[in-house]
Amino acid sequence: MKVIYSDKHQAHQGGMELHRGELVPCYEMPSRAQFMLDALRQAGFPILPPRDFAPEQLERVHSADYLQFLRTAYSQWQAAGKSGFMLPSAFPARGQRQDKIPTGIHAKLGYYSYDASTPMVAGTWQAVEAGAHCALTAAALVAEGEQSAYALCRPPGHHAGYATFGGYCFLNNAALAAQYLRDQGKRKVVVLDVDYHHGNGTQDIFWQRDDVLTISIHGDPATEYPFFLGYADEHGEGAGLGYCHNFPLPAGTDWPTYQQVLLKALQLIKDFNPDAMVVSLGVDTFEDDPISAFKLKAGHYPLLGAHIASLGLPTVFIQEGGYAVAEVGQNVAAVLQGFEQTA
Ligand SMILES: NCCCNCCCCCC(O)(O)C(F)(F)F
Ligand SMILES: [Zn+2]
Repeated sequence: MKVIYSDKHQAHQGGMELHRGELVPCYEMPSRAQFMLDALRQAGFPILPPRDFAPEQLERVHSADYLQFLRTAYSQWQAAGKSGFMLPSAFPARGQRQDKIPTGIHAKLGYYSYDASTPMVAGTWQAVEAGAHCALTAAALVAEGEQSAYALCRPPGHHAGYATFGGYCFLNNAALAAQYLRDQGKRKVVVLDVDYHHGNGTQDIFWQRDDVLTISIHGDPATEYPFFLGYADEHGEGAGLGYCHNFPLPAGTDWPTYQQVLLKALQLIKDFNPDAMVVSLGVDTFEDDPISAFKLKAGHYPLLGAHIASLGLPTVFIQEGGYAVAEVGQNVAAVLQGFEQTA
């Protein structure tokens, strides 16, 4: 399995996030990617740089005005006399208008986001664009016939919606990969999200579509980020009704419970009979993850990979979360090795 990686992710660093009411250094830090890269190299995976893609490729899952905002926000922040990391201060809430796009940077930051956990710095766009190209390259390899590929994306993407950023995410790498596979002729694609947090952005993007099935297994939004989406009664809308499944699970969930739910999700995928699969691979389900509350152990990640491989589908793995930095690399490598030994 080829690993697609760009060191341009390093331009995204130095911010702080509002976490449980406190401004703290970002958990989503550059060293995560370094640990993953080192572990994958040690495990013998070939590492390739991303191909280039036209800017229009990003418009396959994001609005043009949102992309224009992401590209220009930091220079507008500087033009307003600001420096350092950029965070929103106000968000449109119930009873306020979302049909008017404000012109000032502080209002635009809130208009296009939904939390204060996701700072932007001068190099964020460069890092995010490179991450998206890693995802698109992995999808291209699979579209061209490879059984699987992995994109070491940083920052992550599954919380980014059609026109929103949040949860450390700006461009939805998994959605870009799924849409790319569709554009290359895969008739039906499933996105399986095994990150600890609900893939609300991916769900948003494919909510009304029946050609991309979204399935997410995650911490219960009643108590866990992203809080306001990810319940079991969300099944899509319009043509998309029935093509979205959520499996919220309580804090403390261990492997036996997780595995049982995973098998249900895999059955839904078999029933959908897709031509390809995208996996939003977060390993923040790990027992020692500092911001999450599941109890998976290192030895369970090869099993996770083997279960995913049991579907026999061409598979694009997209890196999402995982914040136990010392173990994140081993856990990611374990999933990919478990997949390869079974595929
Ligand atoms: N008070 C709750 C603060 C929550 N902070 C944001 C958590 C973001 C999780 C990001 C992730 O792990 O889902 C991703 F895969 F996108 F990286
Ligand atoms: Zn997560």
